[in-house]
Amino acid sequence: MPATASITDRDAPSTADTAVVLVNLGTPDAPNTRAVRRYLSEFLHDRRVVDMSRWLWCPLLHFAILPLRSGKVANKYASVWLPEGSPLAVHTRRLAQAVQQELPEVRVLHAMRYGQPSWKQLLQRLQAEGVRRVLALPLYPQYSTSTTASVGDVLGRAEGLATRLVEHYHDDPDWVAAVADSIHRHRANEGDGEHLLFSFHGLPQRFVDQGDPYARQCETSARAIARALNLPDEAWTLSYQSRFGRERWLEPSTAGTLDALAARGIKRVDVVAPGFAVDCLETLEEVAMMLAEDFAEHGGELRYVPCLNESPAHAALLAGIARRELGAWER
Ligand SMILES: C=CC1=C(C)c2cc3[nH]c(cc4nc(cc5[nH]c(cc1n2)c(C)c5CCC(=O)O)C(CCC(=O)O)=C4C)c(C)c3C=C
Ligand SMILES: [Fe+2]
Ligand SMILES: [Fe+2]
Repeated sequence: MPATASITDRDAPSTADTAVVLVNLGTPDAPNTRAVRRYLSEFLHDRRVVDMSRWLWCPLLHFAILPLRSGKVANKYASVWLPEGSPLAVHTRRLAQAVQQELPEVRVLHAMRYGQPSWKQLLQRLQAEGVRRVLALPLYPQYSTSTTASVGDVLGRAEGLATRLVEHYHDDPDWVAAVADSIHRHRANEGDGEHLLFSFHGLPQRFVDQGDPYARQCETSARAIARALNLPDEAWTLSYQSRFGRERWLEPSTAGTLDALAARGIKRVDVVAPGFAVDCLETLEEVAMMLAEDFAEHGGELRYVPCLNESPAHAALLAGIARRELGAWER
C-alpha cells in the first residue's frame, strides 16, 4: 500500500487549488561534459546521497570524480539520448501529461530533484500562483533516504503550502499488477525467457544497516511481482545494479548474477527494473546495452523489459494513488 507522511496538514482546500507533482531524480540538460558535470555536482553534493564529511568528499568530488567521470558519463548519455532530450526527462514529462488526463480535477506537474525543472523552484512558483496544497509523488516505488527523503527535505522547506508526500508504493496492488502485466506481455511477444532477473538500483549496504527500508521493499516488490506471474522461486532472482564508489553496496550485483546464470548454462534471461518508474541511463545504457553485450559474449540473450514509462496502466495507477491520497487529506 502507498504510505504517506503528512508533513503539514492545514485546513482542507478544494482540489482547484491543489497540485500533484511527480518528482523524479533529474538528468543533465545535454549529453555533453559541461551539462553532465553540472548535474553530477548538484546530485553528489546532496548529503542524502553522499554523507561523508565535506572536508574529505569535496576535494575528492571536485578534483577527481567530476573531472574524470563527467566526460565518460556524457558519452553514455549520448548513446541513449532521444531527439526530445534525456530519456528520463522525456518519459517523466510524458507520464505527467498522461496522469493529468486521468486527473482533470487537479493540476498535475513534474519536477526533478536535481537539474530542471527544479523541484525547489516549482514549489516557489506554485506558492506565488496561489496554489495552497501540494501532493508530492516521488517516482520511486521503494523508499530510500537517498531518494524519497531528499524529495521530502525540499518539500518540508516549502513555505505557505500544505504538503503531503507519498513515501512509497512498492506493494501497491495496481503497481504490482502493472509491472507483472508488462513482463507477461513482453514474454507473450518474445517467448518466455528461462529466467527472470529483477534488477534494482543499488545502495551502499551501510544505508540499509542504518535502517533504510529500501532493500526490504525491493524484496517485497520482487516477490509480489513473481507471485502475480505464478513464477516458482527458482525461476527468478533479485539483484542490484549501478554501483558507485568503493564501499560495499547491496548484493548480489546484476553483473555478477548474469555471469552466474551464464555459468549455469542459462541462455535467455529477461531483465526487468521495477525500481525505475521510467527508462533512463541506468536501464537503457547499463542494462539493455552494456550488460546485454556482456551476456551475449557468454553466448546468451538478455531481453530487457522496458519500464512502465508513460503507458496508460502506469498513468492510471499513479492517478489512483494520487486520488486516494487527496481523498484521505480531505477527511
Ligand atoms: C552514492 C551515490 C548514489 C546513490 C546512493 C544512488 C541511489 C539511487 N539512485 C537511484 C536512481 C537513479 N540514479 C541514476 C543515476 C546515477 N546514480 C548515481 C549515484 C547514486 N545513486 C550517479 C552518479 C548517477 C549518474 C550517472 C553516473 O554518473 O553513473 C539515475 C538515472 C539518471 C538519468 O539521467 O538517466 C536514476 C533513475 C535510486 C532509485 C537510488 C536509490 C535507491
Ligand atoms: Fe563541494
Ligand atoms: Fe543513482
